[in-house]
Amino acid sequence: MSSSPADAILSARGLTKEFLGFRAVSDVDLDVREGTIHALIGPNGAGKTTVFNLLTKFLTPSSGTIFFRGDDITGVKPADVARLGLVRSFQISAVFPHLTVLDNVRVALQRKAGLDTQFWRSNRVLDRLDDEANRLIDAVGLSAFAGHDAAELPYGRKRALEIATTLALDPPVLLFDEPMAGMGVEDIGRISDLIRRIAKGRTVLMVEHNLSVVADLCDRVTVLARGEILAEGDYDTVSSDKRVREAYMGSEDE
Ligand SMILES: Nc1ncnc2c1ncn2[C@@H]1O[C@H](COP(=O)(O)OP(=O)(O)OP(=O)(O)O)[C@@H](O)[C@H]1O
Repeated sequence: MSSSPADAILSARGLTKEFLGFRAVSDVDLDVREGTIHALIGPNGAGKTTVFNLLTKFLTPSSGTIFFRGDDITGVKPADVARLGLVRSFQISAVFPHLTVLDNVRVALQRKAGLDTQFWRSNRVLDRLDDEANRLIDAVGLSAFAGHDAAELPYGRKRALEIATTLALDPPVLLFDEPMAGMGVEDIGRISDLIRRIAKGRTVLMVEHNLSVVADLCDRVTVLARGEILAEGDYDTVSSDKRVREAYMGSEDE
């Protein structure tokens, strides 16, 4: 078993997941280095989402070990993993549609501060939350929408709100499952810029189908095919790898 590099913040060794005897993920060794934007790519059915769900503890591995900052977190529950600082950006359903953008971010900040369980809150504490909420809303480019209900936002702006509510937790490691899914070109550009900005001082792992986004954003790319790692390196290295090209072409033919 290979040891992790010293700057690996999230690692997996021998990660395997079987569904009723079908090996969706097979013996994956992965190191996400601190401060990088790392992509998991691969053709349909390659096992990307399964690896993502294993790393964020939404699925239990059949075998293998997951390390966060060198500690074995394989048996840790998702909520506790999030508390450690490994936070998955939730799907749009996690945003409250009938609350305003400001209130959505405020709720996320209250959760982080543990204030949602307190009956009494001083105005001073709430004011401080408002300042922080407005700062986050500004950071994701939603200042003009602060008073709008989340339900009224166009799709790309909803994803920006979702990122703001994730950032409210101030996580050192952010995980995105297909952040660009369903977006038009303009939104893709905006969300790419946003991810690049928020990745400063953090580590980002994303599953992404859009290869030009991966080429543009990611420092390191792991290519999965049939549940196994096929190639790893920077985008230019993996995209010129013959086996990677074949894997993608094979899936297009299907
Ligand atoms: N809960 C499950 N039960 C049975 N099989 C599953 C389950 N989840 C995933 N699989 C299978 O595991 C394989 C990998 O699926 P996964 O969703 O991880 O791939 P992916 O690379 O994310 O694919 P896509 O790009 O299409 O989203 C697929 O063959 C899928 O059908």
